Amino acid sequence: MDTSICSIDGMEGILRYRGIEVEQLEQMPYDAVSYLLIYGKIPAPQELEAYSRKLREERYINREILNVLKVCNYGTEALDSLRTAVCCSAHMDEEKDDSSMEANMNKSIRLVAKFPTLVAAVHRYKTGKFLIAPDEKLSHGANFLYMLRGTVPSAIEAEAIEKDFILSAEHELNPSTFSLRITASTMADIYSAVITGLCTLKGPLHGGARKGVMDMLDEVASHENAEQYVLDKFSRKEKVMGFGHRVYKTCDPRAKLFKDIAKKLADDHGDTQWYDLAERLEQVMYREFMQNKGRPIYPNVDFYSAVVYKYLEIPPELATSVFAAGRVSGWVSHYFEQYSHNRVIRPRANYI
Ligand SMILES: CC(=O)SCCNC(=O)CCNC(=O)[C@H](O)C(C)(C)COP(=O)(O)OP(=O)(O)OC[C@H]1O[C@@H](n2cnc3c(N)ncnc32)[C@H](O)[C@@H]1OP(=O)(O)O
Ligand SMILES: O=C([O-])CC(=O)C(=O)O
Repeated sequence: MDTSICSIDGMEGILRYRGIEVEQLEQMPYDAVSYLLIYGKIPAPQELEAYSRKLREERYINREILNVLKVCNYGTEALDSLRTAVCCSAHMDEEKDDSSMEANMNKSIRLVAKFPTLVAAVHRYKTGKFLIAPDEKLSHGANFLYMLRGTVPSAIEAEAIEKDFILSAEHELNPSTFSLRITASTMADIYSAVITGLCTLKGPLHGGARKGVMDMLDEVASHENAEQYVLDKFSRKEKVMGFGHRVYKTCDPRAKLFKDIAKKLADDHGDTQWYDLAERLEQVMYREFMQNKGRPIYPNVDFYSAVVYKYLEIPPELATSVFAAGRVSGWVSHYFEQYSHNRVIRPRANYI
């Protein structure tokens, strides 16, 4: 399948969105990267201002959707609640029956803008707290942390979540995006496609691994226990979450960038517990893989992002939903690419 959205060099560990390396992209605001993914070019200052304004205006959620979310939230996983809320957003969208390019573009902006608000609402309801309205003065990332935690984040925290959204935004034909493209290829609507992506992201071998890493950090608790944890996993032939990748044969470039963000947060918080533990797990995994399989294994995007979430006080059960809030820009971009050069995706099976 051809794409002009993203390219990965799995041997060299290079990731580009629209031809630009992620190391450069993470220096930009999320709004600019989201625009780049959707419209295919870096926005001019006026274009960025207009796009940012629309995103800020669209952060609010209809009261009916919040009521449904409140009711369905008890005893369900966060991602399932988010999925229900996105389904309700589809019903409530005033342009739901309009599949013109303009209406689809409006819907995609709504999806990008509202995902963080919905994720924050899921968490606030689950923890019995009152909802916090979006603050239009704050950036996409900072506003999310504000709605989630109830206080305006520090500059370092705001930068960390903004980078998280950017580094999580896009990754070519990963499982969730591929499943979204299949739905798009049947000419289904954009909400149906995004919900397909969201459902596929959930699995522990894909976006669900971020929660898996957070659970592992809690279980291992200290870098002194890391070695035994990995040895036990090896002896039971179980996978360690946040390691390995189908495409990268070297370190995932996003893992390196997330590691730097985690270090900055650890130093800022004056607490290196989670960073030290993660680094020890990385070392032991590398050594054990070399010894047992004669080849290395590296952390993937979910590993150090989970460490970043520990420092940002994002709870494990919310990790995959926060990932989705970043990924939604990539998803809608793939929807447009599929929709505009469409042929139904229908592989053949090899009958055995
Ligand atoms: C956003 C994302 O989706 S990034 C990926 C997130 N997923 C995870 O972190 C889950 C853990 N990792 C994995 O399950 C895998 O590495 C995947 C799914 C990411 C990639 O899978 P594949 O490239 O198909 O590798 P596959 O699962 O076939 O494993 C190949 C070998 O490496 C081993 N291996 C791969 N990943 C791991 C791991 N995390 N821990 C331990 N062993 C591993 C497998 O046991 C297998 O060993 P074998 O050859 O001795 O049987
Ligand atoms: O590309 C993949 O298979 C998984 C991945 O790293 C992502 O979705 O970010």
